[in-house]
Order: sequence, then structure tokens, then C-alpha cells
Amino acid sequence: MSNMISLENITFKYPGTEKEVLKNVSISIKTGEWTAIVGHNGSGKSTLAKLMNGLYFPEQGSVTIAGIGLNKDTVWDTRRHIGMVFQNPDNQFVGTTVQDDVAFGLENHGIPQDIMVDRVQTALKQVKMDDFLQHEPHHLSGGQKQRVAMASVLALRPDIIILDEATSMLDPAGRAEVIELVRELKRQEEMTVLSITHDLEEAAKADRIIVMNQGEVYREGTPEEIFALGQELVDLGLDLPFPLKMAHVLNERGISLERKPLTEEELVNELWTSYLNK
Ligand SMILES: Nc1ncnc2c1ncn2[C@@H]1O[C@H](COP(=O)(O)OP(=O)(O)OP(=O)(O)O)[C@@H](O)[C@H]1O
Repeated sequence: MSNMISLENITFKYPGTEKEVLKNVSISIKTGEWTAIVGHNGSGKSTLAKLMNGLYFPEQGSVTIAGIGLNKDTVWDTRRHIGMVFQNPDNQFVGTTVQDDVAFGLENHGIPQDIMVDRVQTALKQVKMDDFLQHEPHHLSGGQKQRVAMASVLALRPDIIILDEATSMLDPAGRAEVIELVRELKRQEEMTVLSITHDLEEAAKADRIIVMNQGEVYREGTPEEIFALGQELVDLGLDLPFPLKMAHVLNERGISLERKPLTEEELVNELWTSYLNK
């Protein structure tokens, strides 16, 4: 698999400041992979997304998106490969109906009317919001709003979706909706997904996790490898997924599970097979 995103030896300070907010960071993200970047507040996660999207350029190191070296001359080319979904769904709407909203980005890209209609419908079908074409975005639930925001991004057919804390304002049901959608999109479309998140339960669903700490890559690995760090993650200011915390409490009370569960489903299975079923 080739790399869709590659950051090499990035060191970065915001203009006019002295603090190095990223220190010699190298990250490679493979085509079709779902990577979660986690880390405490201020560890540099959103800054990484801003550098990938060419909002800032690093003074040292290089960023390559879909094989294109990112610089001031190529920024519009590289941006065509990336769709961004942000934290607050309400800040992302421009249209008065769901349909208009998804069409807006396409209009901006000069997509002809007949292709546009088809793309809007396909994208809303992908996120299972095709029954809401004429609805006003502001009257939707949080999870539905984020799904429409994702349809607006998908309609532009990017290779990469970056979710920057996209589930953090949602209730558990909305969060689950969005995560399930990401999983489905990845499966059907071979999309490369990068989710920047505080939520380790969301990160547990990714193929790979990168842990950032104070502007540096602290560790990267599969969810199993990362969660095996246990207390180290807590010391970095991260909150372990509920099923792991539950397993820990059960262990203290003499109920030890054979495998560490990362999802509620795994926790239930683990309890069933390694304890209740004995
Ligand atoms: N526009 C800016 N100008 C100056 N410093 C900034 C700016 N944006 C962020 N920073 C600083 O850069 C560092 C990294 O911030 P960043 O937003 O990338 O962290 P983060 O891990 O995404 O945090 P959070 O989870 O709170 O969003 C922090 O020290 C922050 O104060």
C-alpha cells in the first residue's frame, strides 16, 4: 500500500510565536487506512491537520499529500484530495435545506448541474440522509448534522477525510452513528480516514493510533498495542475506553478477563466466554 499522507521531520511554530508546537514529527498514512491521532489538549493534533490542509507551512520538514509535495504553489491541488469535517456541525452549514447544503460545495467547484444533482443524491444516500433532502439542517439531530457535513465532503469525492474532533459535541448515539458511517465508508470506498479525537473509544475502531504528546509522536501502533500501554496513557492525560476501565475494576474484584476488551461488544463477549460460561 502506498502512502496517502506523509509528513517528514516537521518542526513548526505558529507565526510570531517562539514555542515549537511540533518537534521533528514524521507520520505516514497509507491509502485506505483509518488512523486516529489522539493526545492531550495542546499536544499538536489540530496543528497537524492544519499543516496537511496547507493552512500553514512548516519551516522545517515536508508534507506530501497523494504524492504531491505541499507548498504554496500546490496547495489548491492537494486540497482537492482532502475533505475536512469539524467539531461543531452548526458552523458548517451554508444552505437552507440539506440538499442545497451539499450542492453548495459542488457549485463552488464549478460542477455542471446534471452531475451535481446526481452527486448530491449519491452522497446523501451514502450517509443515509436521502430522506431529508428538503429538511432544514438546523432542525436535525447532532449525529444527522455531522452526517450531512460528511455528505458535503463526500460529494466532492476526496481521497482523504479528516475528522477534527467531529464527534466530540455529539451525544453517545450521534457519536455511534458517525463512527459507524466512517467504518462503512472505509469498507465501501477505500477512503483514507484520519480522525483527530479525544475519544479513545472512537480511536479503538481505527486501524492504527498515533499518540501525540507535547508536540511529538509518543507512540504509534494498532489499538491493541496502544491500549496495552494502560496507565501510561492515563499519565498522558488520556481517558481509557469504558470497557477497559470496566475490565480493570472487575479485575480488582477478582473477575479477571482473558483478553482486554476495547469495545462494549468485546466486553460482553469476554464476560460471557471467559467468566460466565465457565
Ligand atoms: N493560531 C495559533 N497561534 C499560536 N499558537 C497556537 C495556535 N493554535 C494552536 N496554538 C498552540 O499550539 C499548541 C498545539 O495546539 P493544537 O490545537 O494543535 O493542539 P491539540 O492537540 O489539537 O489540542 P486540543 O485537543 O485542545 O484541540 C498549543 O500549545 C496551542 O496553544
